[in-house]
Amino acid sequence: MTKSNPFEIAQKQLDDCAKILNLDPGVHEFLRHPRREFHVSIPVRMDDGSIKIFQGYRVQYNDALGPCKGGIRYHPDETIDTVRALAAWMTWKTSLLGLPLGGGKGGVICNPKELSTGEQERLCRGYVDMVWQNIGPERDVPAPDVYTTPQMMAWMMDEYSKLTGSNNFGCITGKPLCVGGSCGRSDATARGGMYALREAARELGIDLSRATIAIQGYGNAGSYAHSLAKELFGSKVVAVSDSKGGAFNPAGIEPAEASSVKAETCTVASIPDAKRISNEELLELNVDILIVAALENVITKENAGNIKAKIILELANGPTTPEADEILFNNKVHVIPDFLANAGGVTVSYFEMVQNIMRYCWSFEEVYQRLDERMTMAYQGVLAASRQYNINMRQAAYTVAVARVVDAMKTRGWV
Ligand SMILES: NC(=O)C1=CN([C@@H]2O[C@H](COP(=O)(O)OP(=O)(O)OC[C@H]3O[C@@H](n4cnc5c(N)ncnc54)[C@H](OP(=O)(O)O)[C@@H]3O)[C@@H](O)[C@H]2O)C=CC1
Ligand SMILES: O=C(O)CCC(=O)C(=O)O
Repeated sequence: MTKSNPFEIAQKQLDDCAKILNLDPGVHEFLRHPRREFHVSIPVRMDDGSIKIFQGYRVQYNDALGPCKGGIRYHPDETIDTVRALAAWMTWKTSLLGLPLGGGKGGVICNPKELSTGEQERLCRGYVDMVWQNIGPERDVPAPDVYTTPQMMAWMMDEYSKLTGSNNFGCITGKPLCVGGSCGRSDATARGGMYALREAARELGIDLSRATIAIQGYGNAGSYAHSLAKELFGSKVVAVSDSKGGAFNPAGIEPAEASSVKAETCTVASIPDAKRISNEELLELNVDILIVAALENVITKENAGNIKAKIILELANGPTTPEADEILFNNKVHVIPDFLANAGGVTVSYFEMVQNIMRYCWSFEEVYQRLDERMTMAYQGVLAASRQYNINMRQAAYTVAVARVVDAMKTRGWV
């Protein structure tokens, strides 16, 4: 089976939306492509003295609503088309949440698990050396994504600050708290997802305190989703997974146990007293809620019909193909689509930018409250659009987000 191209999927989703909104063909064509992209070669001195060249990208998809915003992914399978898709989804995400920001994304083809700390630092600084003239608080503000960390954001911010000769904390978000990070950014993606899940469960009449959950992916998004589902709702997480496989225990898996096993063995698949399962099996478990928090293209036409969950919370970007979306909609599975479900991360990143620029330091409570307001408003807006047009939640999210970007482009006189 050939893997679907994420950018073709993003374009197909936009094409469907263009029909619903009856978009002008020229405007539609403009939105099908990034406005700008940078391809860079980054030389890094390795610990053995050799020089290795890494290929990196930054895509600035659309900045009609404000400076571009979006993470940087480090992954061995990174491609320019994945970065383009992620940048397009960032554009719809910031718009949907009502943030005064556009959409961008970056990526470097590498496996950070195979790099020493020193090599990681030199790669982060090298990436910024290549793109610094094209990023910054007024242009494009990167953040963490898959396999990039707050420490990496700190090195990037420091490199940018050195190059610009100023302490430029607002040039990057997702930083550690001691160098201009925001309270609540580390668990923001999962927390925002929990607020959306709460709204969906209320609407469908599902009692989250009695619900069972399976979570694919156990990094930033997935591991915090585990602990927050327990803390906020008392839900029972029965299965978790990462790149090495999964673990299933119908009696429930405790977040502390999963985290400590992962820290010790580098995988949650080895949780004692749990049955080892594959990532594919996890998706089809008989649970109330499925949280996908790893990579793209995991719910496809091959497995969508076997999904038993009533709600799918897409913390990952692009986990569901368009064919699978149709099957899920027909089977009445309620999908909370990626650029709504996982928008908590960029929302708190926006709060971080605001705090950096204004020299504010908000408390956890202030951040949580503002995040809850934005997520609830966005969720209810998407739900209303899905009812108005009788379309699925992803199509509804597209109509709201794209209409705002088009409005800004027209008002600015671009189209
Ligand atoms: N971090 C953020 O703020 C945001 C993240 N997202 C999206 O959430 C998703 C996860 O990102 P994040 O948690 O930050 O990334 P992390 O790097 O923290 O974690 C990624 C997780 O996915 C797992 N994984 C990787 N490949 C596979 C695979 N083939 N099958 C199953 N699991 C796999 C990894 O496994 P292992 O631990 O074994 O490496 C890891 O547990 C991505 O789609 C990202 O774009 C969206 C919005 C914001
Ligand atoms: O925090 C951010 O700016 C962006 C996070 C991100 O990359 C995403 O939402 O996919």
